[in-house]
Amino acid sequence: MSSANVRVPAKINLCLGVGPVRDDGYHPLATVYQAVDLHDEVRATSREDGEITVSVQSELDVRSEVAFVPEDDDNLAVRAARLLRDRTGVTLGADLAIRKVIPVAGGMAGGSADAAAALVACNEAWGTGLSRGALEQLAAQLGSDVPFLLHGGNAIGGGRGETISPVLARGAYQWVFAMAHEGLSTAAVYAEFDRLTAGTTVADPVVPDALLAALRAGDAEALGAALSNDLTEAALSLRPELEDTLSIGIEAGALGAILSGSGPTALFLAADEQHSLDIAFALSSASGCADVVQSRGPVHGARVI
Ligand SMILES: C[C@](O)(CO)[C@H](O)COP(=O)(O)OP(=O)(O)OC[C@H]1O[C@@H](n2ccc(N)nc2=O)[C@H](O)[C@@H]1O
Ligand SMILES: Nc1ncnc2c1ncn2[C@@H]1O[C@H](COP(=O)(O)OP(=O)(O)OP(=O)(O)O)[C@@H](O)[C@H]1O
Repeated sequence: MSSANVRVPAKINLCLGVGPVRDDGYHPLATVYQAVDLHDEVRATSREDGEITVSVQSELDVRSEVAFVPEDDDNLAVRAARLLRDRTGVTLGADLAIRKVIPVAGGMAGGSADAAAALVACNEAWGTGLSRGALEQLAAQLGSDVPFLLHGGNAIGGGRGETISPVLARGAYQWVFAMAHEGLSTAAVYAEFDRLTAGTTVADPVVPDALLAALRAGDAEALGAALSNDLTEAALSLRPELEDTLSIGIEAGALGAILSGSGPTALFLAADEQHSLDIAFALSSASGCADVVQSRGPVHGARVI
C-alpha cells in the first residue's frame, strides 16, 4: 500500500476578461492567474480492491461550508482519480483524504485545486508516471481552472480558462482575502453575466497591457490600479453587500480591490506586511465578512510533500 500527500494552492485572477457566451455554454476568458499561499492537502493511499473513497477534514472557520463539499463520487478529487485510472488502465483504488483550507465556492478554485492535487497524488501513489503535460490534459477535462492549479506561479489563461501560457512576472505580492459567510455558484454568476449583458455586444476579452507591464516591473502600486474583473457586476447583482466589503478595504488604503473570480471572496492588495495587517484589521469588523486571511503570491502549483 503506497501513499502520497500533495499540497495545492488557491488561485486568484488578477484580471478576468469575459467574452460572449459560446455555443457550448462556456465563456471565452482572458485572465492572469496567480497561485496564492492558501493551501489544501490531498493524501492518496492506494487500495488493492479498486474502490475510491474520499473524506474531508475542514480547517475553515466557516464550519457549515464543509457541508457543501460532497463526500462521494461528486467530489472533484474522486472524479480526478477516476479519470486518471480510466486513462491509464490501473486497477488499484485509493482513499483520498482532503484537508480543506481554501474556502468552498469562494471563487478561489478550491474544488479545482483538490482535483489537481488528486491527479498528482494518485499518479504518485499508483506509480502511473504520467508527465506534467499529460496530467494537464486530464486536468482540462475536469474544470477550467484545474490546469492552472497544477502549474502555479503566474500564468495567462485563455480558452475557457484551461489554456495556460507563461507570463513575464517578478515580485511577491501581499494579499488580504475577505471570505463571505456563504459561497456563490460559479454557474449562477456566469448566468447573471449573460442576463445583464443580453442585447448588448460583449467584446472579445483581452488581458490589459497595464497589468502585464505592472507584473513585468514587479510594481505593486501599478498592479493594484490594474486589477479588473468582468464578473464584478454580476456577482454584486447576486450579492449586493459585497460592495460594502470592497469599500472598507479601499478606505483602509488597499492598492487595489476586486472580487476573486466569480466571488464572493474579495481580495485586496497591500503594499507590505504592516499595510496588510491594517487592511485585515479594518475588514475584521465588516458584517459581510466571515473571516479575513493574509496571504501572499505567487507560490508553486500542486506538489508532493
Ligand atoms: C470564475 C473562474 O474561477 C475564473 O478563473 C472560472 O471561470 C471558473 O472555473 P471552474 O470553476 O473550473 O469552472 P468549470 O467547472 O469549468 O465550470 C463551471 C460553470 O461555470 C461556467 N463557466 C465556467 C468557465 C467559463 N470560461 N465559462 C463559463 O460559463 C459554466 O456555466 C460552467 O458550467
Ligand atoms: N473537493 C471539493 N472541494 C470543494 N468543493 C467541491 C469539491 N468537490 C466538489 N465540490 C463542489 O463544487 C462546488 C464549488 O466549489 P469550489 O470551492 O471549487 O468553488 P469556487 O472556489 O467558487 O470555484 P471557482 O473559483 O473555480 O469558480 C462546491 O459547492 C461543491 O459542491
